[in-house]
Amino acid sequence: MPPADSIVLLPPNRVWRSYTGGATLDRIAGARTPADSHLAEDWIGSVTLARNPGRDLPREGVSQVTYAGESVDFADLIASDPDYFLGAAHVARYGPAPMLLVKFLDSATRLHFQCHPPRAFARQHLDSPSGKTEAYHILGVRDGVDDPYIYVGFQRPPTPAQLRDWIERQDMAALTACFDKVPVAPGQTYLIPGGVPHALGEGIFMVEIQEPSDLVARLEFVRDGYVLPEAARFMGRDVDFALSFVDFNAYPLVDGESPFRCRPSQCRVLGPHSWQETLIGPDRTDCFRVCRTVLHEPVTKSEPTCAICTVTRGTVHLHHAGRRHTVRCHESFFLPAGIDALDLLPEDSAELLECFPAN
Ligand SMILES: O=P(O)(O)OC[C@H]1O[C@](O)(CO)[C@@H](O)[C@@H]1O
Repeated sequence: MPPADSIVLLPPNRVWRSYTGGATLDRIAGARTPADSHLAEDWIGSVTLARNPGRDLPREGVSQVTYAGESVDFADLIASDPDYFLGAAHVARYGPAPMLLVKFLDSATRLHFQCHPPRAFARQHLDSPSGKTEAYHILGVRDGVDDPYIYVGFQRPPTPAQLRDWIERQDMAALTACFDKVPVAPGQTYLIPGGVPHALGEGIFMVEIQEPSDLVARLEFVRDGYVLPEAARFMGRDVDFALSFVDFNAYPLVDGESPFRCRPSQCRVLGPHSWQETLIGPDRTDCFRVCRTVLHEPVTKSEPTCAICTVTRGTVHLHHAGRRHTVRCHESFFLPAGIDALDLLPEDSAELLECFPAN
C-alpha cells in the first residue's frame, strides 16, 4: 500500500499502572479537573501490550494513531507497509515491530522497588525477544517536591540471601538502606540497564524510552494501599527466578552523581543556531538511541531509521510532500523510515526528543 500521508500523529494513550500519577498528563490533555489515578502513563506510538493481570482490556498498551486523518491501530498500520514505516533492513532483522517503547510517565508516588530482565535473560527464559533496559529523560518535577530523586543500582549491595529474606518479609527499610537517593533535575537523562534494581521517586514527569516489553519483577508488593496480585510480582514465577537476574554490583555515586547518568554530546550541526545531540548512544546500550534536537530556525533533516519524536519545548511545524502538521509541546509523532527529508519549522525556538530503535 503506498503511504497516503507522511507523518503519523500519536495522540494520548493512557495505560493503567499499579502506582498512581497522571495529573500532569490530565493537565496537558486539557482536563477540567486534573487528578492522579492509576492511569499514570501514556504509551506513545506503542505496539506493546501492557501486562496488567486481572484487567480485561486485551489491547491495552497498543496505540490508536492518526494517519491521513484516520484513527488506526498502530500495529495494523505498520503491518500495511512495514518497509515504509520501519525500513527494509529493520524489518529483515526484527520483523514488523519498531522494537522500541516510549512513554510519558507521571509519578504521584514513589514506584515499587523493581528490577527488569536483561534482553539475553528474557530471550532465554521468558520467550521474549526483548528485556527491559530503560532510560529516563526528566521533563519536570511537581510543585512541592523539593528533592526529586531516583534509586538506581545498589550502593551497598545485600547478599542474594539477604535480599530474598527482605522480599519475603517485605522489609523495605532494609532494602531502602541499600540505596542512596540520586538527585535528579529536568533535562537530565539516565540509562537503567536490565538487571539493575531501581525505583523512581515521587513527583517526576519524564519520557521513558525502553525495550518494548512490560516485564518486571517487583521487590516490593504494596504501595499506597494497593497490594500487587501474586501473578504481577515475579512475572508469574517465583522469587528465586527474579533474584537470578538482579545485578548485585555496587554503583557508588561520584560527587553525588550516578554512573547511570548520560551526559549529552553534540553530534550534528543542523543550522547556524540549531543542532542535534546524542543523549544515549551505542556506547551506552545497543537497545535504542536517544537524541535531542534544538531548533532556532527552519531546518531540513533526514534520519537513517524510523523515530518516535516528542516536542519537549515550543511548537514545531512539520512539512513533507506538500503536507503540513503542527506539533505542540508534549505532542508526539512517528517519523517513518521511508521519509527522505523532513522540514522542521520552529515557532521561535523548540526542542524535540527523538527516540530511535536499535540499528
Ligand atoms: O512496578 P510499578 O511501580 O508498577 O512500576 C511499573 C513502571 O515502572 C517502570 O518500569 C519505570 O521504572 C515503567 O516502565 C513501568 O510501567
